[in-house]
Amino acid sequence: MSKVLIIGAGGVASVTVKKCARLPELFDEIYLASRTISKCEALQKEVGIDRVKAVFAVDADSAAQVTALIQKVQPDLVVNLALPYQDLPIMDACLATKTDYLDTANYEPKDVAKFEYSWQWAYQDRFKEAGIMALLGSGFDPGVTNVYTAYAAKHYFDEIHYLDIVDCNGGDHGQAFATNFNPEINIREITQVGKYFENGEWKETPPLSVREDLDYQNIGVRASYLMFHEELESIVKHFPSLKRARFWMTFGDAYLNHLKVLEGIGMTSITPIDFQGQQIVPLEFLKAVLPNPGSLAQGYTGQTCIGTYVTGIKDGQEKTIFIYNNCSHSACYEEVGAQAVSYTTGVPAMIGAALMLNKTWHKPGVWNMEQFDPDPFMDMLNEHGLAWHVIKCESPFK
Ligand SMILES: NC(=O)c1ccc[n+]([C@@H]2O[C@H](COP(=O)([O-])OP(=O)(O)OC[C@H]3O[C@@H](n4cnc5c(N)ncnc54)[C@H](O)[C@@H]3O)[C@@H](O)[C@H]2O)c1
Ligand SMILES: N[C@@H](CCCCN[C@@H](CCC(=O)O)C(=O)O)C(=O)O
Repeated sequence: MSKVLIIGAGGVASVTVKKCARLPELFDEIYLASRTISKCEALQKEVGIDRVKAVFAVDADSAAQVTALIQKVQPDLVVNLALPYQDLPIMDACLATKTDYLDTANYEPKDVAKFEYSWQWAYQDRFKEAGIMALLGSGFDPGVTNVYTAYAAKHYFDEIHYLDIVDCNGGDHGQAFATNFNPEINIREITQVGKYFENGEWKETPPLSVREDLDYQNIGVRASYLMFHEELESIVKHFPSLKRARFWMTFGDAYLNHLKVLEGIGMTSITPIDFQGQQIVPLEFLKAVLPNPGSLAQGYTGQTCIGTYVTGIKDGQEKTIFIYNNCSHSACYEEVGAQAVSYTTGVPAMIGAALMLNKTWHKPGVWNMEQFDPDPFMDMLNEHGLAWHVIKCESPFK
């Protein structure tokens, strides 16, 4: 018997709730909370009130509000699918109530576009002492890409040396410009300075200035740009044999042109400005005028390909493998009414929660995904809609 409290009711949460609701033996009571209660009510109605027991309004920026809610619901696990800004208050509330915690994105302060694990890793001793667990980054990237890396290291190599994570959305939603998950978080992420790890140090590149044209399975060749992505930080820590680790994401010319104009005119800035006597943050305003990512799902064609190239040594020989998933936007829409970016994040959140609740992945402390045995997670990916493939190949990078 287990109870889960899911915080957030956006695109990702909608997928996670629907997937959890199909596994009553693991998630027999689901509770939903978000800032806007009407979104929780709509999701509860869609899923069925027998599965989502109750909904609540909560401001998860307030640890006190989340603590009071956890005390009321008494869940075994809190799944944080709100925004990265809420990670620390929710972790504080989990500590205060001795409740397990899971999220899909690492903490970033609202007023500085910077994400790193230091803030959440700082909870390690307190979580251990309280006998509770936090699982960080149980989405696709971070999340599945960390598990792919651990799986490659466990089953294919004696030592891993080079890692390239690639994220391609080869879909078409028909809009001039839209992001596939929370626009504010997404745009903060992709406009940052690029960063990769090489020979023991982090190297920086101007934003989206390094490009490779990569051939993606069942999609074709797409321009891919080097970016910093949060899983690089934990993976290089937990696999010290890595000589280099990089992350690449595809962007079309139309997307980049829109982004350039928006940046050029200051619309992606997070510095508040005075607008008719009111302080507004341009990026928050931009979010308000862009399409809601959830609304892109209907009619979305094409698919994603996200995967991990790993090069290393096995029995004295160097080799490269690619582990990847293809996810079709229309298949996700048919199954759960979502697009593939929400789906590829929402399913791994459900899987991480399931493995914590059935104690397959459970130990007190604060952990990243690659620190657990990857096999049960990889099995569940195949069972729950994110089938993966492994191919032996040449490294596609120059
Ligand atoms: N790891 C991955 O692969 C990956 C990929 C995409 C998104 N994500 C993460 O998933 C999370 C959810 O993304 P999404 O696209 O569903 O976003 P969304 O904007 O659609 O949904 C966020 C939800 O959080 C709620 N929320 C915001 N502030 C809140 C507060 N103070 N208190 C309570 N609720 C609050 C919103 O009302 C909304 O329901 C984000 O953290 C995002 O960074 C991870
Ligand atoms: N899994 C990704 C999701 C974002 C996909 C971003 N790619 C852009 C490309 C858009 C385009 O080129 O038209 C997208 O919004 O899909 C993550 O972790 O951040």
